[in-house]
Amino acid sequence: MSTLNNSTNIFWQECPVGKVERQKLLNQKGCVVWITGLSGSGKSTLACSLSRELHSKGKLSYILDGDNLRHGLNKDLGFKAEDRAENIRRVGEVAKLFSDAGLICIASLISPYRKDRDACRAMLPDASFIEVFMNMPLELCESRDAKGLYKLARAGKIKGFTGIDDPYERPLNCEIEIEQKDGVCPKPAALAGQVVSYLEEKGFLQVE
Ligand SMILES: Nc1ncnc2c1ncn2[C@@H]1O[C@H](COP(=O)(O)OS(=O)(=O)O)[C@@H](OP(=O)(O)O)[C@H]1O
Ligand SMILES: Nc1ncnc2c1ncn2[C@@H]1O[C@H](COP(=O)(O)OP(=O)(O)O)[C@@H](O)[C@H]1O
Repeated sequence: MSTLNNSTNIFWQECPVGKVERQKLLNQKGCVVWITGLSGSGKSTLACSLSRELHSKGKLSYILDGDNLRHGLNKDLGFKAEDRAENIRRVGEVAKLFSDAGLICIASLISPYRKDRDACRAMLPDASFIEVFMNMPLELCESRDAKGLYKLARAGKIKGFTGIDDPYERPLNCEIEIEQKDGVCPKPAALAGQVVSYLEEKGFLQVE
């Protein structure tokens, strides 16, 4: 059997400048804020608001948005379970690189399967994978229907749409859970503030 396409006979190349030095330069600690939830739950909105808030505090972040990455890196992938798994695996690997670079990497993907999210968590150093669950009811997401995709899914024009005829597995042990309060979704800036407070509390926004 040919091994032409396998990565064999490879060696790890050490680099002269390490993560600790990069973190010192940036005065922050690399981590991954992984935002998961249904389409329309507000993942991208939170990612943007968080990135803006961090920027205003002089902290370097970068957003990996599922929809955007599917225009390039992941354009060969669809929405069947194996494709979603590969999508999450690749984004997990890229997020790990950004985190190693010292950035606060904000990944915003439906990432519907628990084992795929957990595999990404396992790639990262302890406690530097912060899972944020957008726990918004399907009815709210569907009523927003910003892209008209729920309507198409209900009409059977999109098959395997998450929450309609494809599963979403809720996190069991996420670091942050975003919920409605008194039936109202808090403003994006307030949600971003909640995540920033967590990052501050855990020491990600400074280097001792
Ligand atoms: N079948 C199906 N199911 C769910 N979503 C669909 C589907 N087809 C297209 N879309 C659009 O793709 C966006 C989700 O991409 P992701 O890479 O985040 O998905 S996944 O994590 O691999 O499940 C998702 O973006 P968001 O609405 O921002 O979540 C949709 O715009
Ligand atoms: N916190 C919020 N409060 C009110 N509306 C929101 C909030 N977050 C997102 N939205 C709205 O919901 C819709 C879907 O948000 P989006 O961030 O695109 O979700 P997702 O990335 O999960 O698909 C958009 O029209 C957005 O303006």
